[in-house]
Amino acid sequence: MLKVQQLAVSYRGMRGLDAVSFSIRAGELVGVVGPNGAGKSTMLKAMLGLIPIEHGKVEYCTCPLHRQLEKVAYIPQRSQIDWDYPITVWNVVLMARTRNLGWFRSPGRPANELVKSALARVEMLDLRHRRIGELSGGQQQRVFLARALAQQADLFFFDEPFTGVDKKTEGIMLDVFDELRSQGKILLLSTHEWGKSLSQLDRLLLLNQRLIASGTPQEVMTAENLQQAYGTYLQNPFHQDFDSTLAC
Ligand SMILES: Nc1ncnc2c1ncn2[C@@H]1O[C@H](COP(=O)(O)OP(=O)(O)OP(=O)(O)O)[C@@H](O)[C@H]1O
Repeated sequence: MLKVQQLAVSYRGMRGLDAVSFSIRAGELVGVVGPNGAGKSTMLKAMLGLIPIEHGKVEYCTCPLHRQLEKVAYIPQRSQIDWDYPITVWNVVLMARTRNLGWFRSPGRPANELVKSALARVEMLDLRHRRIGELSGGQQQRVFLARALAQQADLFFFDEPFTGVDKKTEGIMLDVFDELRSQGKILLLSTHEWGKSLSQLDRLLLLNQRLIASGTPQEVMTAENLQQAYGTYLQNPFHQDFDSTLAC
């Protein structure tokens, strides 16, 4: 069980996140939605100890999460990754295993096999010698998904995984999420996506600095909640889209 209690973050005295509490059980896929600047990335980073927490705690299996980061696979937002870095697809994924290698040791067969099967799972094995910057947005996202798989983590945090990806990549990601869920992993993702992926979540957190609502997507995406999070002018279009998505 992942437990977040009263999490609060401030940037130079300005509140970025206010007393957010929720928990996620093994095998749950949970999404975080909210307007631009709502604090979705801030929340993921604060949970991982990447930015200072002003108040609150984050525990996995009753121990602080930041002391067991080897159990977490984190894929940051695309804008935070240096796509010009001269590294091949294979080596990006291999980095997931270097933690276990130590200094001056080459990856052995088990590490290579893990990298190979992770790349095959996301249909990127054929492009393993390409530089990461030579790929499309969807292919790049699949490489980072492969890296997360090769890490064999217990918890997976994805910041905007569906942004800038093609339909094939979205389908592969949703299938992989399902597999991880059935393996009892914990999955937390932030998203701007209001399509198919939203209806596949077990639970949704609606955030705008504070947690406005939490529950099944149907429970959370009410006119009242959306009004609180986004303001009146966005309420109806989003709600209609979501209703038609659920009807599919
Ligand atoms: N390093 C920082 N220094 C100062 N303020 C920051 C910093 N990072 C984020 N903020 C501010 O904190 C608030 C929350 O930002 P955050 O990026 O977490 O929101 P978000 O919900 O992920 O937004 P988006 O959907 O646009 O990615 C915003 O007002 C943002 O300007």
